[in-house]
Amino acid sequence: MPYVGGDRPTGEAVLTYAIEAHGLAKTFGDKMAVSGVDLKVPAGSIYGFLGQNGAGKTTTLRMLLGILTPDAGYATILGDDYPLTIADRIGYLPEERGLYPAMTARETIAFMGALRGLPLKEGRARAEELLSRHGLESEINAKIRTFSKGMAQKVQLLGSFVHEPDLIILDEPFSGLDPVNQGALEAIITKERDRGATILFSTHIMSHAERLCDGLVIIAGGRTRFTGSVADARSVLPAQVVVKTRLPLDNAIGDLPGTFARDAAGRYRFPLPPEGLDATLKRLAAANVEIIELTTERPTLHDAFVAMVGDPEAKDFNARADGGAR
Ligand SMILES: Nc1ncnc2c1ncn2[C@@H]1O[C@H](COP(=O)(O)OP(=O)(O)OP(=O)(O)O)[C@@H](O)[C@H]1O
Repeated sequence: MPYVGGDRPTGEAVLTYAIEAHGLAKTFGDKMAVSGVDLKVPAGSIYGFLGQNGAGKTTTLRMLLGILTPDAGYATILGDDYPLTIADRIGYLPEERGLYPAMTARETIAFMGALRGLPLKEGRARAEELLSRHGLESEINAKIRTFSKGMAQKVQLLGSFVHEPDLIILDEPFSGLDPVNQGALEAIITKERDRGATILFSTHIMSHAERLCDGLVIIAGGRTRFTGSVADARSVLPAQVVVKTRLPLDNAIGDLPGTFARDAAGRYRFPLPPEGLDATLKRLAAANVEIIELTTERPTLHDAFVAMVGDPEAKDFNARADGGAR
């Protein structure tokens, strides 16, 4: 297990980052899939890997795992340059799900563990324990062909970390799961982190990233756009002013920057101007529009993600996040 904190045992090297990658690039024929991904995932953390469809997430994860060889750049996994030689320290849930239909749930998990160096006997015992703990006790001896898609996915997920790896890489683990099982998966991921593992998972579902992640990497068009905490990502955008007035705002705020939209409840919404809330309030008061309600809302991760991946000119959102609100 990587050393992540507490009293440092003598002779054991401190592993700061479970994953360090720089300038990863991959082209398939004339199709550029990844053009420059940088990634630093601190040991013992849960990191979300976010990007639109086709952004290059799966290709990047496969390069990190050594399944694909990068055309350029490098990656160090658990301090090692050759991930295939430390496969027993890594767990992986691929995007494409697939299990042997004739195998039982217990044998499937034990088999997956055996592929990563866990003795079969030990794997079977752990499989029983994992299946029982995660609501599949009555299915231990059931064949995969009798499982629903979500149940089979759960078995594959449990199999991906039955060997208690130091690093777990999950490609779209939430897709195909109902909300209850998505919640259960969040709990599983947190528990694995608490055990000492580092988890990197890709997703399009912002709520999971928002709740779970110690840090995020956002990619678009094959390159890294942002690395940092959820709070840093949200601070890339200014807060929104939400105001309800008795008289129409349109003319009164014509000289305020930003776009204005009125929702069904008659509330206007616009980005907080750089001069701040106090000055904005004074300006609205001076316009005599009769303020009924006024609040500010922090942007959600969803808003920040859309802004980051939808801005092809943007190069470095980290610089903006570090500099505070715009
Ligand atoms: N083997 C391949 N041959 C040709 N093109 C590929 C191959 N694998 C990926 N690509 C292309 O590379 C780009 C990135 O694909 P990738 O699967 O890495 O994206 P992704 O972010 O995982 O997408 P999604 O969220 O839809 O799974 C896409 O345009 C895809 O069509």
